[in-house]
Amino acid sequence: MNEQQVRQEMVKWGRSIFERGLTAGSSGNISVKVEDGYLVSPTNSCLGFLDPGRISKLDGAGQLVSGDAPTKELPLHFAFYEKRPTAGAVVHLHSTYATALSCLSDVDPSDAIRPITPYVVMRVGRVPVVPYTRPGSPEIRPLIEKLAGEHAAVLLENHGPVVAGASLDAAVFAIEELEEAAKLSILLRGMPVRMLSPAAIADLDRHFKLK
Ligand SMILES: O=C(CO)COP(=O)(O)O
Ligand SMILES: [Zn+2]
Repeated sequence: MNEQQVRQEMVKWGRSIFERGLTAGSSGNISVKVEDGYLVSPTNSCLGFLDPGRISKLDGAGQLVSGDAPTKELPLHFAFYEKRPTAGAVVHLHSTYATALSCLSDVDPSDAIRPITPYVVMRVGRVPVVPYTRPGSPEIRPLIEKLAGEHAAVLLENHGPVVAGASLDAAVFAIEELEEAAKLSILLRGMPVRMLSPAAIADLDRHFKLK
Protein backbone atom coordinates (compact mmCIF):
# COMPACT_ATOMS: atom_id res chain seq x y z
CA MET A 1 0.00 0.00 0.00
CA ASN A 2 1.38 3.44 -0.83
CA GLU A 3 1.23 6.37 1.61
CA GLN A 4 -1.90 7.90 0.05
CA GLN A 5 -3.71 4.57 0.40
CA VAL A 6 -2.63 4.29 4.07
CA ARG A 7 -3.97 7.81 4.71
CA GLN A 8 -7.31 6.78 3.15
CA GLU A 9 -7.38 3.62 5.28
CA MET A 10 -6.83 5.70 8.44
CA VAL A 11 -9.72 7.98 7.46
CA LYS A 12 -11.96 4.99 6.65
CA TRP A 13 -11.26 3.12 9.89
CA GLY A 14 -11.35 6.29 12.01
CA ARG A 15 -14.80 7.14 10.67
CA SER A 16 -16.05 3.60 11.15
CA ILE A 17 -14.75 3.44 14.74
CA PHE A 18 -16.31 6.81 15.60
CA GLU A 19 -19.64 6.12 13.92
CA ARG A 20 -20.03 2.85 15.82
CA GLY A 21 -19.41 4.64 19.13
CA LEU A 22 -16.14 2.81 19.81
CA THR A 23 -14.51 6.06 20.95
CA ALA A 24 -16.08 9.46 21.62
CA GLY A 25 -15.22 13.12 21.01
CA SER A 26 -11.49 13.59 20.40
CA SER A 27 -10.50 10.44 22.32
CA GLY A 28 -8.41 7.64 20.86
CA ASN A 29 -5.56 7.64 18.37
CA ILE A 30 -4.22 5.59 15.46
CA SER A 31 -0.71 5.15 14.07
CA VAL A 32 0.54 3.19 11.07
CA LYS A 33 4.12 2.38 10.10
CA VAL A 34 5.01 3.41 6.53
CA GLU A 35 8.17 2.95 4.49
CA ASP A 36 9.92 6.10 5.73
CA GLY A 37 8.29 6.67 9.13
CA TYR A 38 4.82 6.79 10.67
CA LEU A 39 1.40 8.27 9.95
CA VAL A 40 -0.37 9.31 13.16
CA SER A 41 -3.74 10.85 14.03
CA PRO A 42 -3.31 14.49 15.12
CA THR A 43 -3.78 15.43 18.79
CA ASN A 44 -7.28 16.58 19.75
CA SER A 45 -8.69 15.36 16.43
CA CYS A 46 -11.90 13.37 16.18
CA LEU A 47 -11.26 9.94 14.65
CA GLY A 48 -14.56 10.35 12.78
CA PHE A 49 -13.36 13.37 10.82
CA LEU A 50 -9.68 12.80 9.99
CA ASP A 51 -8.43 14.89 7.05
CA PRO A 52 -6.02 12.76 4.99
CA GLY A 53 -3.87 15.80 4.16
CA ARG A 54 -3.49 16.86 7.81
CA ILE A 55 -2.58 13.47 9.30
CA SER A 56 0.77 13.82 11.15
CA LYS A 57 3.72 12.35 9.26
CA LEU A 58 6.71 11.43 11.44
CA ASP A 59 10.15 10.29 10.35
CA GLY A 60 11.64 7.04 11.63
CA ALA A 61 12.93 8.83 14.74
CA GLY A 62 9.45 10.15 15.57
CA GLN A 63 10.05 13.77 14.48
CA LEU A 64 7.15 15.63 12.82
CA VAL A 65 7.74 16.00 9.07
CA SER A 66 4.34 17.31 7.93
CA GLY A 67 0.71 17.68 8.97
CA ASP A 68 -0.79 18.69 12.30
CA ALA A 69 0.82 18.06 15.71
CA PRO A 70 0.64 14.32 16.48
CA THR A 71 -1.26 12.56 19.26
CA LYS A 72 0.16 13.16 22.72
CA GLU A 73 0.24 9.35 23.14
CA LEU A 74 3.32 8.87 20.93
CA PRO A 75 5.27 7.28 23.84
CA LEU A 76 2.55 4.64 24.03
CA HIS A 77 2.66 3.91 20.30
CA PHE A 78 6.46 3.90 20.10
CA ALA A 79 6.74 1.49 23.03
CA PHE A 80 4.85 -1.06 20.90
CA TYR A 81 6.88 -0.38 17.73
CA GLU A 82 10.09 -0.62 19.72
CA LYS A 83 9.31 -3.97 21.33
CA ARG A 84 7.18 -5.63 18.64
CA PRO A 85 9.04 -5.66 15.33
CA THR A 86 5.94 -7.24 13.72
CA ALA A 87 3.75 -4.24 14.67
CA GLY A 88 2.58 -2.26 11.64
CA ALA A 89 -0.16 -0.29 13.40
CA VAL A 90 -1.28 0.70 16.90
CA VAL A 91 -4.81 1.69 17.92
CA HIS A 92 -5.89 3.23 21.24
CA LEU A 93 -9.58 3.81 22.04
CA HIS A 94 -11.82 4.68 24.97
CA SER A 95 -14.33 1.98 24.01
CA THR A 96 -16.93 1.59 26.75
CA TYR A 97 -16.63 -2.02 27.91
CA ALA A 98 -12.85 -2.38 27.70
CA THR A 99 -12.59 0.93 29.58
CA ALA A 100 -15.12 -0.29 32.17
CA LEU A 101 -12.97 -3.38 32.69
CA SER A 102 -9.90 -1.15 33.13
CA CYS A 103 -11.70 0.56 36.05
CA LEU A 104 -12.66 -2.59 37.97
CA SER A 105 -10.51 -3.06 41.07
CA ASP A 106 -11.00 -6.84 41.20
CA VAL A 107 -9.70 -7.59 37.69
CA ASP A 108 -6.51 -9.68 37.53
CA PRO A 109 -3.89 -7.11 36.34
CA SER A 110 -1.91 -9.83 34.60
CA ASP A 111 -4.95 -11.23 32.75
CA ALA A 112 -7.90 -8.86 32.49
CA ILE A 113 -9.93 -10.83 29.92
CA ARG A 114 -10.60 -14.43 30.69
CA PRO A 115 -10.65 -16.81 27.71
CA ILE A 116 -14.37 -17.21 27.14
CA THR A 117 -14.48 -17.26 23.34
CA PRO A 118 -12.02 -18.49 20.71
CA TYR A 119 -11.73 -15.17 18.89
CA VAL A 120 -10.38 -13.30 21.90
CA VAL A 121 -7.69 -15.97 22.25
CA MET A 122 -6.94 -15.85 18.49
CA ARG A 123 -6.91 -12.10 17.94
CA VAL A 124 -6.01 -10.60 21.30
CA GLY A 125 -4.31 -13.09 23.63
CA ARG A 126 -3.70 -12.37 27.31
CA VAL A 127 -4.32 -8.74 28.23
CA PRO A 128 -2.49 -7.14 31.18
CA VAL A 129 -3.53 -3.90 32.90
CA VAL A 130 -0.90 -1.12 32.89
CA PRO A 131 -0.76 1.07 36.06
CA TYR A 132 -2.37 4.51 35.69
CA THR A 133 -0.38 7.38 34.21
CA ARG A 134 -1.66 10.78 33.00
CA PRO A 135 -2.78 10.66 29.30
CA GLY A 136 0.22 11.58 27.18
CA SER A 137 2.74 11.06 29.98
CA PRO A 138 6.15 9.71 28.88
CA GLU A 139 6.03 7.52 32.02
CA ILE A 140 3.86 5.09 30.09
CA ARG A 141 6.68 4.12 27.74
CA PRO A 142 8.77 1.91 30.08
CA LEU A 143 5.59 0.36 31.50
CA ILE A 144 4.44 -0.70 28.02
CA GLU A 145 7.94 -1.72 26.92
CA LYS A 146 7.99 -4.28 29.73
CA LEU A 147 4.85 -5.92 28.32
CA ALA A 148 4.83 -5.32 24.57
CA GLY A 149 7.25 -8.09 23.65
CA GLU A 150 4.84 -10.67 24.99
CA HIS A 151 1.50 -8.89 24.59
CA ALA A 152 -0.17 -7.28 21.56
CA ALA A 153 -2.91 -5.74 23.72
CA VAL A 154 -3.05 -3.95 27.07
CA LEU A 155 -5.60 -2.04 29.11
CA LEU A 156 -4.49 1.31 30.50
CA GLU A 157 -5.83 1.45 34.06
CA ASN A 158 -8.94 3.68 34.33
CA HIS A 159 -8.38 4.80 30.73
CA GLY A 160 -8.86 2.27 27.90
CA PRO A 161 -7.44 -0.36 25.54
CA VAL A 162 -4.38 -0.25 23.24
CA VAL A 163 -3.70 -2.89 20.59
CA ALA A 164 -0.85 -3.41 18.12
CA GLY A 165 -1.29 -5.41 14.93
CA ALA A 166 0.65 -6.36 11.83
CA SER A 167 -1.56 -3.97 9.81
CA LEU A 168 -4.21 -1.35 10.55
CA ASP A 169 -6.94 -3.88 9.64
CA ALA A 170 -5.45 -6.41 12.07
CA ALA A 171 -5.13 -3.89 14.90
CA VAL A 172 -8.72 -2.68 14.44
CA PHE A 173 -10.08 -6.23 14.24
CA ALA A 174 -8.22 -7.08 17.45
CA ILE A 175 -9.39 -4.02 19.40
CA GLU A 176 -12.97 -4.71 18.28
CA GLU A 177 -12.62 -8.29 19.50
CA LEU A 178 -11.18 -7.03 22.79
CA GLU A 179 -14.18 -4.70 23.19
CA GLU A 180 -16.63 -7.56 22.51
CA ALA A 181 -14.85 -9.85 24.97
CA ALA A 182 -14.85 -7.09 27.61
CA LYS A 183 -18.59 -6.64 27.01
CA LEU A 184 -19.19 -10.36 27.46
CA SER A 185 -17.04 -10.44 30.62
CA ILE A 186 -19.13 -7.65 32.12
CA LEU A 187 -22.47 -9.12 30.98
CA LEU A 188 -21.50 -12.48 32.46
CA ARG A 189 -20.22 -11.15 35.80
CA GLY A 190 -21.64 -13.22 38.65
CA MET A 191 -22.89 -15.94 36.31
CA PRO A 192 -21.48 -19.47 36.20
CA VAL A 193 -19.28 -19.08 33.11
CA ARG A 194 -17.71 -22.06 31.33
CA MET A 195 -14.16 -21.06 30.30
CA LEU A 196 -12.39 -22.49 27.26
CA SER A 197 -10.31 -25.45 28.38
CA PRO A 198 -6.48 -25.22 28.48
CA ALA A 199 -6.44 -27.83 25.66
CA ALA A 200 -8.74 -25.65 23.50
CA ILE A 201 -6.55 -22.60 24.16
CA ALA A 202 -3.36 -24.51 23.28
CA ASP A 203 -5.03 -25.71 20.07
CA LEU A 204 -5.97 -22.10 19.12
CA ASP A 205 -2.43 -20.88 19.90
CA ARG A 206 -1.04 -23.56 17.60
CA HIS A 207 -3.39 -22.69 14.71
CA PHE A 208 -3.58 -18.90 14.99
CA LYS A 209 -0.26 -17.45 16.06
CA LEU A 210 -0.62 -13.79 17.16
CA LYS A 211 1.73 -11.29 15.49
O1 LIG B 1 -7.11 9.26 23.96
C1 LIG B 1 -6.39 10.24 24.01
C2 LIG B 1 -5.42 10.42 25.12
O2 LIG B 1 -5.27 9.24 25.84
C3 LIG B 1 -6.48 11.28 22.95
O3 LIG B 1 -5.29 12.02 22.88
P1 LIG B 1 -4.86 12.75 21.53
O4 LIG B 1 -6.01 13.64 21.13
O5 LIG B 1 -3.62 13.53 21.87
O6 LIG B 1 -4.63 11.68 20.50
ZN1 LIG C 1 -6.83 7.86 25.72
